[in-house]
Amino acid sequence: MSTKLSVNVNAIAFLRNRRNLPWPSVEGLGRIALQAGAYGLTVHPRPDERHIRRSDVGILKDMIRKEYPGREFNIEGNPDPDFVKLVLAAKPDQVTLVPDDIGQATSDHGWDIATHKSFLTDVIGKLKSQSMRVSIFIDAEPELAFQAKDVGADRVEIYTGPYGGAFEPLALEREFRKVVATGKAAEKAGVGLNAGHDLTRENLPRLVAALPNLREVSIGHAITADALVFGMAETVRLFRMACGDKISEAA
Ligand SMILES: CC(=O)[C@@H](O)[C@H](O)COP(=O)(O)O
Ligand SMILES: NCC(=O)COP(=O)(O)O
Repeated sequence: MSTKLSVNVNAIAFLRNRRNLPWPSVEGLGRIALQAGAYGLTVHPRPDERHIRRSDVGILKDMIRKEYPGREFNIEGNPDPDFVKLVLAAKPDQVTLVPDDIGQATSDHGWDIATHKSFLTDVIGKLKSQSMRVSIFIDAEPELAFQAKDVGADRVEIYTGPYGGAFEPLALEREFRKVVATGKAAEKAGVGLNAGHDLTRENLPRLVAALPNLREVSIGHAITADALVFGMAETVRLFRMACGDKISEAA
């Protein structure tokens, strides 16, 4: 079973928002990604709407449900009251809770689960009771996988930024080992495993090979960059291959 690819369309929304015009179309490029066999789409709406707008969420959800039933919609974000309201209305397949501050440039750390234990337990319970799968964003630290299980998370998403941003061989090896140890801990803890942030066609295959339990990766920045070179459809196919997908069956 290959690792599933969820295409994060934040960066496309970011380009669109440079002008008060509707292109590049987040819905249109999301559709091309799904046509090319992406398993799902991810959005990470931020309170300032600098890329994904609240209005994008419903449009993408409707497009996936009508045109690609069975594919997955994943919404990521910090579960403040506005975010919780948004996801309760949108009912995505998966919600990924990320502990970002308001105005944070991009996600750069996972949850301190021990400190936020009762908050996380409550919000995870609320979202699960509405039939959404809940994943929580964690740093590459094995103990956190067990803590995630304790607060009721269905999955963890390992924050792979330090792995994706390590270019010096020793640092790369150290970060790779941390991600792999945490992924193995997730299996022991009985939580599903996702990963994301700064994953590329170069750094992904090694991770997929080391972690047979890696269910899903969400990737946006590198896919958008590669799409400028190869086009969205071809890029999705290249990333599916990096996920271990043999691309034998129809999209
Ligand atoms: C949780 C995570 O790693 C991604 O959602 C990433 O934070 C994308 O957010 P931006 O597109 O705002 O950088
Ligand atoms: N959860 C990670 C994500 O959705 C995309 O991160 P990136 O590929 O834009 O770094």
